[in-house]
Amino acid sequence: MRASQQDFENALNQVKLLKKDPGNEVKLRLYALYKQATDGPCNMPKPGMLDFVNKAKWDAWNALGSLPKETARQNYVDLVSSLSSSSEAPSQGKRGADEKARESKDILVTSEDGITKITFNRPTKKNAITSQMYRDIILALKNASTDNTVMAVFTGTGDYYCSGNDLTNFTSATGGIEEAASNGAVLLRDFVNSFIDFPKPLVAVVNGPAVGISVTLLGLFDGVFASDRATFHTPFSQLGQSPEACSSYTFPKMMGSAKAAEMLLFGKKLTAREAWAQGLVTEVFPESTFETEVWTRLKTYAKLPPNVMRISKELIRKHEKQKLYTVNAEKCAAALERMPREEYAKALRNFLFRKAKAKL
Ligand SMILES: CCCCCCCCCCC/C=C/C(=O)SCCNC(=O)CCNC(=O)[C@H](O)C(C)(C)COP(=O)(O)OP(=O)(O)OC[C@H]1O[C@@H](n2cnc3c(N)ncnc32)[C@H](O)[C@@H]1OP(=O)(O)O
Repeated sequence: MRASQQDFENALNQVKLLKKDPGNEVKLRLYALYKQATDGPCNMPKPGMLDFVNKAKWDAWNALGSLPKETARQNYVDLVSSLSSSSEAPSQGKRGADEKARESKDILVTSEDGITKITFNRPTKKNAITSQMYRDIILALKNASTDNTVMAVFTGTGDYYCSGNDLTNFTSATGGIEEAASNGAVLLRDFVNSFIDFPKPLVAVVNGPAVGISVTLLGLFDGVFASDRATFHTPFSQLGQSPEACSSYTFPKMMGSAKAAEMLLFGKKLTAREAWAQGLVTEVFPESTFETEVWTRLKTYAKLPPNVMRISKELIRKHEKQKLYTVNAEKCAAALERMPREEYAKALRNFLFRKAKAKL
């Protein structure tokens, strides 16, 4: 859904009513999106190095490249809406309280040494991601992008990193399957966009097997550290689904089309070392020293200058951001079309009733 001119004007008014200062980083983003939405791509001469304020504004605007005006308008409206809802949350005062109120126990968010750690914490279900967990992660990333976090790190509790989408998300949704698919497509789009947009280093500490969306998302991470016990499995064809999280773009780019097809079309499960050989994993560690070695490394990285890392990440990503948004939007539209299909329903039934069948 595109934001109308009226939505945009409402958002411009809403910004003036924010109760809480959103901080310089967000203000710069608002400025850049506003300029892009009204004037189009940055057309101003670059300010001098010592003109710090105008240089920061110019950099933020220029980083949006050729983002279309309508997308900038939509992003501006979305950003203002997220700021308004967080500043109107019931527990005013400390943001920590606000966060806690909206988090479930299945996603743990902790912060230490400049690292925001986001943990899939549903070990009895192999950390499968429920609808609420998708929403919690969007919120955690939004908070970490504007607070004093230097880097964000994902990991899992228990023997799994994550078993992907909770396959009961759709069966437990209220309303019809078409409505659930439509809600799911919007949630999926926003979820993946929050990874595309995350402005700071994003690292996965893959402590065990990873399945489905928890694997495809890795193409949007800046570092993937895996235990040698981890495996990487994307059984989309088996599930009657198509690959999400921009993996149809990031995987062939990373590993070449033949190897990407092996994973995304044929559902080949990779070991950690195979995933490393394909460029999906940064480094593999022995299980026995995994936690100690990885966290020591990450704490060292978190001491590097945060602004430099943020700017470097922006330089790496800015030319393909628009492409990623487009691929994500296309995938979500495809997901919407596929979910109500019989192939998907059959795969779901097979999973849900597999234990009952096994007893027969
Ligand atoms: C209306 C709003 C909808 C919002 C949705 C928005 C976004 C949706 C689209 C996102 C697209 C994502 C795609 C994917 O991620 S595809 C991949 C999905 N995952 C799987 O196919 C894995 C399924 N699980 C398994 O194959 C096995 O469980 C596994 C190999 C992971 C482990 O096997 P093992 O034998 O060791 O253990 P169990 O099978 O006994 O599992 C223990 C319990 O955990 C439950 N479980 C595990 N994984 C899932 C899962 N993905 N969804 C739901 N439940 C899961 C399993 O049922 C067991 O529970 P019980 O003990 O209660 O039986």
